[in-house]
Amino acid sequence: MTSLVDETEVPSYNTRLIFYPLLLLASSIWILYRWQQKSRMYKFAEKIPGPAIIPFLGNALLVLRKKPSELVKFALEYGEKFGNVVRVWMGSNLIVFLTDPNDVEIILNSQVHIDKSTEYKFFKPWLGEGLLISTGDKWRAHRKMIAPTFHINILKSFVGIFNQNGKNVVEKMRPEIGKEFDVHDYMSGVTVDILLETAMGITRKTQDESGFDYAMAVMKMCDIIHQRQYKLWLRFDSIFNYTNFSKQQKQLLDVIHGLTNKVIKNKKETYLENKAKGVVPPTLEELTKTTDENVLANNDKSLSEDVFKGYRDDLDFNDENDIGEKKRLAFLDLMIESSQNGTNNISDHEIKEEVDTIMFEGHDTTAAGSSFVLCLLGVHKQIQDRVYNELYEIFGDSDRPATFADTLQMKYLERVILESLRMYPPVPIIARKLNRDVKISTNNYVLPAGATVVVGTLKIHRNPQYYKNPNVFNPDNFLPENTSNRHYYSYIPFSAGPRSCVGRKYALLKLKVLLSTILRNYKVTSDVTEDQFALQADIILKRTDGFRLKIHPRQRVPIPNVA
Ligand code: HEM
Repeated sequence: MTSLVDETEVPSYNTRLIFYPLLLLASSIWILYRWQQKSRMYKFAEKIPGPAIIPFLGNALLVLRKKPSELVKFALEYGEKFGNVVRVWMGSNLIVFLTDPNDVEIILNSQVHIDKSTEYKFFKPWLGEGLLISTGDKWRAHRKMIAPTFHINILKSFVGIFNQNGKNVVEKMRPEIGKEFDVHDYMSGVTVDILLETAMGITRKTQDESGFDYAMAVMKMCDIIHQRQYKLWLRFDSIFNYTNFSKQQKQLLDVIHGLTNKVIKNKKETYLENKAKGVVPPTLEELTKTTDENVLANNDKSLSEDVFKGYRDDLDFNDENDIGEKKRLAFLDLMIESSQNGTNNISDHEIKEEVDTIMFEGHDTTAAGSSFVLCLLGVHKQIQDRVYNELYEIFGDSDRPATFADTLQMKYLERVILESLRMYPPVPIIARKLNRDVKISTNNYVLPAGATVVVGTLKIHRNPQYYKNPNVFNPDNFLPENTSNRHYYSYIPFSAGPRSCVGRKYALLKLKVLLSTILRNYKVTSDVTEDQFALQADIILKRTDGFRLKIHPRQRVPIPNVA
């Protein structure tokens, strides 16, 4: 026994003798490194204009007591005061706001600066390592896999789903006729229904109670994440984990992940059963391959193809090979198929993360986008009349559903949507964490590694250098003659470059079908003027006063005297 004690004590003494000095050395190196890194940051940041800082807190006090509705105004005012590059310190974190399209292009068009900022961590329990927050090789591989599932042929096959759900929401809104109500509730509901069907293949018919619970859970989870963005104390996990929000989040995620897992399991089983019977769905390659008859003619392209062509991303590349409509498959079916046939190496868990990501990204953005368009048309009667006359020219007084070809004729409606996304971009800022120094075009400032860069989309979209009367809602801002010479990075509602929104074409197509269906059935009016819209900035731009609107049954006749 004694000898045993003696034997263990000698190495333990030796271990401590080596371990503690090593720990001390490592900690000192770490502290020195952090100090060096910070002082490097201070050195570069010093040159960039920004509000005066106080020790330790930096500029944190400036935003501490601001309500979310005050933050938009505040950010715009500071932009006016300090210019296109503004430096702010939140404690020891350096944040640089950029609003010059030339600087923004350097960041967004880069293959290097693709890391999301730490704010995105709130999504992690829900979206895991999905496309929105993953980075590096994982993001690259998954982006390559997922972008083709948004090919225009796949999107065309969704037009029927967009129509049916458009009709459903028209019926759902009927009891609101003549009353003031919040249209966002309806846009949010219909968006989740459409996503359930296009992302997971869950239709109203096949949807049981769990589909409804899922939709509610998605909406409530978005709310919790919003709360964490603007209630500063909820940003700390150590506080958040002890709140009711955290308990609620766990329950909601059980519902969300429970359904996604269940659907993936069922779909995979069905896929394997069918395969055993020799029934195999068309592959993504088959659905998106070129044939001579169905290459997209130039005049078959929508207006926004030109608006976004300057930051050609993988979405454009994919679509140049187009075929006609084939069998409809949800994004999930396509992912299962490509993982099973060996085209892509993606696990069930990763498929779940990507489906959850599409459900999140596709939901709040389009719900806010469509609500803004309806409210703006409620305010601008002349513009709504012109939209309706265009729809009347396409559909007459018929009630037939819209086709993909019809959507290409909705040129004025498309300009209205693009203009609404300009003035009220649903994603008002984009944030990146720099892992390398980068020199920008304004004054050759160097933004140091470790800093967070925030691209101020809302401010860029209201720059008088690029838009005459930038605070006036004017769809003609998107006439070809006005877009042709404009800086591409002065219009970035879907971001741009390699990490641009993979759902851009899906969103625009869906918005056109959904909004045209609503506007063919209802005239919309707003008692609230545009200057009374109380904007709230968090991850998604919304109105704190609610998207208040009135609807009235539409007489299906052309409107006279419309300019
Ligand atoms: C009006 C509607 C939409 C707007 C304004 C919008 C805007 C954006 C923006 C600005 C980003 C970049 C975010 C960032 O870098 O932080 C983004 C990314 C993304 N969006 Fe959208 N989006 C919309 C609709 C959709 C839809 C309908 C889907 C899917 C069905 C979708 C899926 C995604 C995904 C997966 C990403 C991450 C892409 C990546 O990092 O590679 N979005 N979106």
